[in-house]
Amino acid sequence: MKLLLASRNKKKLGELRRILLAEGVAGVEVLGLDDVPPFPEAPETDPTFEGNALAKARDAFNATGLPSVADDSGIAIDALNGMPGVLSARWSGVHGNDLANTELVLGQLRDVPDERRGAAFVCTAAFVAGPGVETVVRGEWRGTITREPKGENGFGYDPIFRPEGHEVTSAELSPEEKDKLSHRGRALRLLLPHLRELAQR
Ligand SMILES: O=P(O)(O)OP(=O)(O)OP(=O)(O)OC[C@H]1O[C@@H](n2cnc3c(O)ncnc32)[C@H](O)[C@@H]1O
Ligand SMILES: [Mg+2]
Repeated sequence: MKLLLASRNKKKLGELRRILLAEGVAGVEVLGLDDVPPFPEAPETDPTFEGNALAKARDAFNATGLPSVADDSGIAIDALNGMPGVLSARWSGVHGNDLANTELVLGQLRDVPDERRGAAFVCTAAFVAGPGVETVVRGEWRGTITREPKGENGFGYDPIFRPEGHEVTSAELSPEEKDKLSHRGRALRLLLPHLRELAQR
């Protein structure tokens, strides 16, 4: 059985694949968007992570007929009233410019004291395997925003996010450590029962 991971973000796609493989979703061949013929992708305009994840997974399923998982994720910063949220990928105005996005957030939070720098990474994962066969799950990972970027692993806001209970940023964790703790790991593990069922078809 094939499973399509409907994402254009190579780093995110790497994490999605790694987590599924680590969880031993055996008997499922995991494909990315580069492994299927291109199809028009709708813009991510929903105000919620859930809405965007479901739209991406439905598009992928409708275009390919393959059971599809999509991830919509981002960082919700307390002092910014939950923003960048669904706008995380393009917070600085340029889609996917991690450096500009993190620099902008650090500037916005310059005068925010340490005790008010709380934030949460959020990941919603949607699974669509047929008309009406849909599941959406959510994983969260609390932490604080640091004052300068540190670490080379991960992507996006990882260099400025210090997970709760840790003294380093999520970009300083090993990939395996991040997967165990992360919003994405948590969300995908909630999908496992559905994916295992798929593997048995
Ligand atoms: O929509 P797709 O094609 O999957 O790729 P994308 O990068 O546009 O993904 P999103 O729309 O879900 O935006 C997610 C953004 O949130 C941030 N983000 C999500 N998960 C993250 C993580 O684990 N570590 C750091 N930043 C993360 C990062 O800036 C991502 O670009
Ligand atoms: Mg996106």
